[in-house]
Amino acid sequence: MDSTQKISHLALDIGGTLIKLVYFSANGDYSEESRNGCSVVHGKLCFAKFETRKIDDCLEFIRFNILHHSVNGFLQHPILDSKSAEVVTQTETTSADVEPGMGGNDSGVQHPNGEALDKLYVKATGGGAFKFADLFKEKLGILFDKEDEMHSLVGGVNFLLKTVPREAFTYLDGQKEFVKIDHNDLYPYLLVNIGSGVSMIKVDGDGKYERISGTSLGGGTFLGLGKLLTKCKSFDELLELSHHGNNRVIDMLVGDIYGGTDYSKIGLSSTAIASSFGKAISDGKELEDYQPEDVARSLLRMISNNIGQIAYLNALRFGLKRIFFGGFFIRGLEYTMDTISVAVHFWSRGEAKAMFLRHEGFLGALGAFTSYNNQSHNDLKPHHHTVQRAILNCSVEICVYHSSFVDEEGITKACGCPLLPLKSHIKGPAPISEQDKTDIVDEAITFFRANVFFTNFDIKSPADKLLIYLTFYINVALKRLEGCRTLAVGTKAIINLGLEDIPVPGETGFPFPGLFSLPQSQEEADLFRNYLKQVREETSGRLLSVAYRANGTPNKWWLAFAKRKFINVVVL
Ligand SMILES: Nc1ncnc2c1ncn2[C@@H]1O[C@H](COP(=O)(O)OP(=O)(O)OP(=O)(O)O)[C@@H](O)[C@H]1O
Ligand SMILES: CC(C)(CO)[C@@H](O)C(=O)NCCC(=O)O
Repeated sequence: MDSTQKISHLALDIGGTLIKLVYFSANGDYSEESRNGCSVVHGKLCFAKFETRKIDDCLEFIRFNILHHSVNGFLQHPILDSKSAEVVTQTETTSADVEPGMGGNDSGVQHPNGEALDKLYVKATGGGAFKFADLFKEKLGILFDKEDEMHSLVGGVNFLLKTVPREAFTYLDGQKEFVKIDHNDLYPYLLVNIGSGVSMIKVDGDGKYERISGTSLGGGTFLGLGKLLTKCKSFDELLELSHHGNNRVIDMLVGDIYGGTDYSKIGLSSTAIASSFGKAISDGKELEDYQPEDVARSLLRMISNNIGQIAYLNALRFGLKRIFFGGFFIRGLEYTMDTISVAVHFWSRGEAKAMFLRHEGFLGALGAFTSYNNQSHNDLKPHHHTVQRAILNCSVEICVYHSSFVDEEGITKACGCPLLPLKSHIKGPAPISEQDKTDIVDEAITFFRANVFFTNFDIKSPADKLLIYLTFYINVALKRLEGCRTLAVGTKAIINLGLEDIPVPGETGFPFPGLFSLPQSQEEADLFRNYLKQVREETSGRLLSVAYRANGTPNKWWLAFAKRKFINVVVL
């Protein structure tokens, strides 16, 4: 994260399994632009998630990446003074605008009832807004301005459906089709939020809703049972397994019972599942005899089917034709969406439609975020179009910052790694980059304090591999700087690090086996080693300039990161 980046208006949704964060990050120098008498700040809406069991990581992330960058007093202003300003909507832009609302009472914070406050308030929803309120207060000095969980979910969905085009889509037979939402014909609909457990809410309008049902067989069941049955360690691993599995190995099909034929009289084909996991009764096998892939596949099918069916039954109860599915369980996974859609289609005989949302996992957090808008005495009015644009400008998985060096034209590679230009005077094979341009070292340093928090890094381009390597290297270098109380001592430690051998892929000590391809010749190995040496040295130099202040004393906002482990790689 850029040190000039300014963060404001954080909202949290703390659920049984995951904590979701939505926050506004203003660009660059936070310069305000005046339009129609209103000040406007350019920036983007950021989304992040953490496992609730690793709440300490979330606290650290907020401390270093949000509070440390918060606009002075900004977070203190969710509930504010009398001067209510407007957010200006731009029609053609790549950045989003949020009214900073600094126009009123800057010196103190006021509650709507007029009481002065000197605390940091942030919007929080989900069960954790209650469970962890004391922890946030104690560790970060943040107080929760609690929003009801169902209210936030509905607020989030209504906001998305009304303001973000191409938000809702159907998924059937491998076809994704965006649904055009008619704002005058949106209600009523059924919202099915698949989190750890599942909530089913009939929505009749803005703030008009009723939780009509739910089921405890949800995403938590999939992950919990999945971990027990397959020894998987994470949701991603379980999904990956399920991708390669075949549910028919364990599920008992109608055909298994009916000798291979359909039971057409009641509309069941021979391939329909008669009983999830039913084959395990008579197969005479132990759990170990089944492939974990097949177990994961059956489990995913079972949970998705069941939710689809209960959703349909509830839609039927109230005559609802549209069912929107949200929650982090879905994760845009085709198999899950297909199973749910087929279940809804099958049971409703094509009458009801299952729809999915692009921002499925952040409904509650977005609802809480947009509720800053609902305060009668607030100074933040993130106009729908503004937040809409902010959303369009980032992906849900913004958690990890990727390299912008996606264009590989004319770039030499070694071991599959692009040898990107560097603003460097250090000797080596890197082409020289223009001094006023960002290079990969800038990116690695800028993104380090955000990227180091994530345990998964989806590689979007070969440059991302170099970014991963440099993130790891910064982690190593910071570890060496730990305990170096002056810049001079730190510099010595870094010089010593530079004297160490630099392994290349295939050699002992290379940190990410499989990240880069093995060198095909000694020349390629030498080229890559020399490039790594150059880029590491360059990174070291620039790291020293951020890890120590101008007076040579350590910058705790950097050195505190020495303790972290990037992508679970132990740093020595
Ligand atoms: N990276 C992940 N780690 C853990 N679970 C994940 C992950 N990605 C998706 N999931 C799935 O999403 C579910 C959690 O979804 P979500 O965050 O919407 O619910 P929650 O708010 O934690 O739960 P609840 O609303 O019931 O309190 C998990 O139970 C799991 O099935
Ligand atoms: C308890 C909540 C609302 C917490 O998010 C959720 O996990 C849920 O809807 N569980 C299902 C509870 C039930 O209706 O059986």
